[in-house]
Amino acid sequence: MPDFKEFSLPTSGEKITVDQNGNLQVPNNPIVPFIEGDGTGPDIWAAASRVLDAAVEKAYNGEKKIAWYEVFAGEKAYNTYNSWLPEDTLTAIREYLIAIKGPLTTPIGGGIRSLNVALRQELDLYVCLRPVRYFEGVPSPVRHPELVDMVIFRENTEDIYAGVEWQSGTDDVKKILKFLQEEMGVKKIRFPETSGIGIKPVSVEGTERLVRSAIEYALTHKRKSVTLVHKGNIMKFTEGAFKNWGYELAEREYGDKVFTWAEYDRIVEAQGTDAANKAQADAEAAGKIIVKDSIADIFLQQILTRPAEFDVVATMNLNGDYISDALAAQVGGIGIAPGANINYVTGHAIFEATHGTAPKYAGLDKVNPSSVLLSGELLLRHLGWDEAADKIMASIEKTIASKVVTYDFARLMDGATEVKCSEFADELIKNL
Ligand SMILES: NC(=O)C1=CN([C@@H]2O[C@H](COP(=O)(O)OP(=O)(O)OC[C@H]3O[C@@H](n4cnc5c(N)ncnc54)[C@H](OP(=O)(O)O)[C@@H]3O)[C@@H](O)[C@H]2O)C=CC1
Ligand SMILES: O=C(O)CCC(=O)C(=O)O
Ligand SMILES: [Mg+2]
Repeated sequence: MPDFKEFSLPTSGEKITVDQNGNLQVPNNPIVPFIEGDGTGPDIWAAASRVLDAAVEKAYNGEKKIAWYEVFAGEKAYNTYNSWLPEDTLTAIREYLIAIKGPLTTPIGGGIRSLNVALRQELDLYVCLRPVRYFEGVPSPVRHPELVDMVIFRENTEDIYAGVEWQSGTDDVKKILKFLQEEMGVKKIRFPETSGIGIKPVSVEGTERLVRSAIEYALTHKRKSVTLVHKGNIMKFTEGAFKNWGYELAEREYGDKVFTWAEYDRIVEAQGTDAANKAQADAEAAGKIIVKDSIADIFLQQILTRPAEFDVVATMNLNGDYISDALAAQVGGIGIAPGANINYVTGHAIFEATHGTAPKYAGLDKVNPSSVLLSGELLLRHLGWDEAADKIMASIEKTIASKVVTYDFARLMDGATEVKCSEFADELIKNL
């Protein structure tokens, strides 16, 4: 039993557990904590959870059912428990393993740090998994959105996102600047008197567990390649090291299952380009995963110009943040971009949409609930409830094809019928 300070215990359902091999043991009525979220969170959660329940009911005729259990973070937590992130919320997710959340507000500049990032850090959810695929009929700014089928593995615990930073003008930043200038001989800070300073930790362990997860996923899902995206030409000991450690891990742990561009370069050096091209072609023909890399700026161009060349993508926290929203735009926008934060060792996971709280639409019953719904679909698949997940996918395809859509798609689609967030959920349930 979880030792809650303030929350009441769930009134129904059973715990999901994880066995010694890291496999989830899922009862038929698993307790799944949810955080409604700020801004548009309550609208999209109300809509998405109805569809999730209906899909499970339809797939299993009442034999399986999720026992949703509300936990709190953000404004609702602050108003009810006088805390932005009550300890009980973390206790509940630690206990029940798998949770889902709506978006939470983070003030810019001052104020509280991101609760979204805090949840990932507290539970050490080191993978941010964000699949990006196209649904036929969704309006897109590119000519061939159907060529986008990528799965982003974004490192979730390190990088400039770790929150190690000091504000301009404070005593703390002066201490850091003094240390850098006097003890480390740093002369490159252009305006030291007014600089804020941020630190970007990138470790061997952090890189390896992320890249390992990406390669495992590529092998399990029979994907063709894993691309390590970095800015290693400029930040050599963080982003460059990520690339090198990624290649080393791939060759050391998956030697017979992958072909890396590091290997390609060694063959070029020893035997020339033709031999290297042949080695890569042979590896592809043998079904090996090609582990390659791309510098982040050109990567952002190439996902637009040649998306078919990219498959699984492994990258650091900030790059992954930018890439997620850019790729989402290619397949119709952030209204249809799901995600999950996962620790594959402990089994803990929090599913959440890629987008934020979209505050201008809060309470209007307007925005697209698909991102949080598709995050729920990922959750169902994670539980092994593929039949329900498949029904959701089929229903989204059917509903979009019928051009009954929320404002974000309707404004770009000829002949669309615009419906509210809740009405879109009704339509999805009808089409299950
Ligand atoms: N994981 C999380 O909880 C995240 C939280 N945030 C936080 O959210 C807050 C707002 O961030 P902001 O930068 O405005 O980004 P948002 O993602 O919240 O919104 C930006 C724009 O994206 C579109 N959009 C967002 N959600 C949907 C949806 N469900 N359906 C259709 N369109 C959608 C809207 O576009 P349009 O205006 O064109 O209609 C909206 O104005 C900030 O506090 C930020 O820190 C941000 C990202 C992730
Ligand atoms: O936590 C936040 O406010 C933003 C996080 C974010 O943009 C993301 O994780 O994609
Ligand atoms: Mg983001």
